Formats: sequence, structure tokens, C-alpha cells
Amino acid sequence: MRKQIVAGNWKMNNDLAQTETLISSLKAQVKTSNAEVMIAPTATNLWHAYNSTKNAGIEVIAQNMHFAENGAYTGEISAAMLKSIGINTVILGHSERREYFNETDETLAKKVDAALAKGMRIIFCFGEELADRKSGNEENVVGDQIKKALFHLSAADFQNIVLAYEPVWAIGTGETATAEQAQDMHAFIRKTLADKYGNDIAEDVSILYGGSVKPANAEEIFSKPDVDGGLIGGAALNAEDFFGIVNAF
Ligand SMILES: O=C[C@H](O)COP(=O)(O)O
Repeated sequence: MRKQIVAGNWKMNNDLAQTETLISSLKAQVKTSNAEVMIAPTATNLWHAYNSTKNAGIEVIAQNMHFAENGAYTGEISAAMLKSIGINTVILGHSERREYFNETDETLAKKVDAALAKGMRIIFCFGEELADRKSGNEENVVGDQIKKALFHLSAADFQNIVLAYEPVWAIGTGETATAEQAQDMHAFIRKTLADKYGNDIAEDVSILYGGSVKPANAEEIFSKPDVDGGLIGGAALNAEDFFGIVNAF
């Protein structure tokens, strides 16, 4: 069943004290919503965030994980480690991970497998760069990213997959895809899934949009039929802005 989701990706922001402050502000704003609400603090603050949001209607999720179960991977965190502190959802494939940490479709496929093997839910990110859009190649790029990292999965695996379309040119730039551009790409993504897995699976997968979503543009973007929510960066660092977006549903 397709869900509406608004997830705040805090990226490398907020130390422990700032995390406590922002979570208190978020808890003060939470009310019954049509959307599932998630926050992704940095790894050092996951355990604290998990404990301070229990029963608050906010799921704490991770920004990344390694594909190995354990071993000599200095600085990395495994799915089992996340699960052991109550984290059941992980963002994978964010464009910043692809760009600055050389994550490829191949390593992402392994991360996807590792997360699913531990029963985790995945928010899988992808999106084209500005040059791809300017050359009219955005659907090829996005289609390839999805196929290479996800098309080895079974139809049943998609119960634990949420997709997040994030055009790289719209991330942190203040430049947003128009609601029509988002809808067109989301419809293409759903068709790509339907061609491989059938309509029922494609209709059930939630597809989020990410890239400079703000309270002022969220309602229009979320009103589109194939947009099921947002992955929010900058605006997730302010409780009022974040809930301005959540309440756009
Ligand atoms: O993960 C979130 C996205 O990168 C969007 O970030 P942004 O809302 O700051 O553009």
C-alpha cells in the first residue's frame, strides 16, 4: 500500500545538544498527519534521537550504512548495528554519497541487499545532474540508476523500498524542479517499475521528491498524483519549516 512520507535528512548537521533542541521543537509541532514523518540525524546521534522520539510519531532513520555485516571497514556502520539500536530504515544512494564517497550503482546494489537481508526499509535515492537534464537525457540516467541498483530484486522486496527522486541540480541550490517536472519523472519511474514488476507493485511503491522543498512549494509538489512525499534537506533543520512541509499533505 502506497504511503505518504516526509523524511528530513539532516546530513552532517547538528551535534548532540543541537539534536536535542531540534527534536524538542519537532515534538512540539507533531500532530496527527496523513504522512509518515522521519528524521535522519547523523550517526553519532541516532541512539539519542531514537530514545527521545519513542512514541512521538517520528521515526528515526539512518543516512547510510555499509554492505558488509562486520569486519575491517574503518569508520563504517552495518545494518545489524543500526538494527541493534532500533533503526529500521536507511537512506541509500544519496547523490552526496555518490559524488563525495564514490558510491556506484554496483556498491549500492550490495547495500540494498544487505539492508533487505536484515529486514530494513530503504529510501533509495537517485537523480540526474544538470547536464543530463539540459541534454534531455534525464530519463535514461534515472532509468539506469534504478535498473542497476534495484532490478535484481524480487517483487516482494519492493514492500521495503521507498524511492526518492532527487535531481542533483535542485539539491541545496534553492532551485526546485517544477511540480510538473517532478510529476513527469515520477510517472516515468512508476512506468519503469511497472514494465519490470507489473502495475500492482509499481502502484504500491512510494516515490518521494527531494530538492529544495520548502513550506511554500510543498503543497503544489505533493498535489501531483505520483508524488508521495518528500526527502527534505535544508528545511528539515527548522521544526516550523519541516512541519510546514509535513502539513502540506
Ligand atoms: O536529502 C535531501 C536532499 O538532498 C534535498 O536537500 P535540500 O532540501 O536541501 O535541497
